[in-house]
Amino acid sequence: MAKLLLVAACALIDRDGKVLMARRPDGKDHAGLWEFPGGKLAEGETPEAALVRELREELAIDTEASCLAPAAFASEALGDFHLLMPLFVCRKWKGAPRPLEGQELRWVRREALTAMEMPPADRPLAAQLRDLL
Ligand SMILES: Nc1nc2c([nH]c(=O)n2[C@@H]2O[C@H](COP(=O)(O)OP(=O)(O)OP(=O)(O)O)[C@@H](O)[C@H]2O)c(=O)[nH]1
Repeated sequence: MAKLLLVAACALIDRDGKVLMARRPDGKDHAGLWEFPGGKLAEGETPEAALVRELREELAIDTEASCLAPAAFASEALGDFHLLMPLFVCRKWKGAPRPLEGQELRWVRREALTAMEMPPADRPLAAQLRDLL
């Protein structure tokens, strides 16, 4: 059986209802595709703690677990692994997101979300998010 890969992802929503998407840099798997900021859970970490850490590392913003609302999840084969990825929505954070890891950032209107090129696991999430917002 494939090993579970736990990844926490976050839809940051601004005051205009736009969603922050990040483009994976060259050299990483899924390079060039648009994804939700986030990353793998470290050993013993909760999804919320992983996201608070990843958002600081990737975007230089600060948020906290109580600002992360569960919204949807993806369950999808990913190479030798099976990806299980909860998607949280966050509307409250400190700082302005900056691309600290060479990724391109874009604020996207909810109607435009599903037109972006995304990893397979993200496509149903984008549709759910569009209908949720
Ligand atoms: N962050 C994120 N990862 C996603 C999404 N969709 C998706 O398939 N993935 C996959 O989930 C995995 C997450 O790994 P990552 O590379 O972002 O995580 P990380 O920063 O902790 O890892 P690293 O230190 O190995 O670079 C990748 O294989 C990535 O392609 C998504 O929307 N957001």
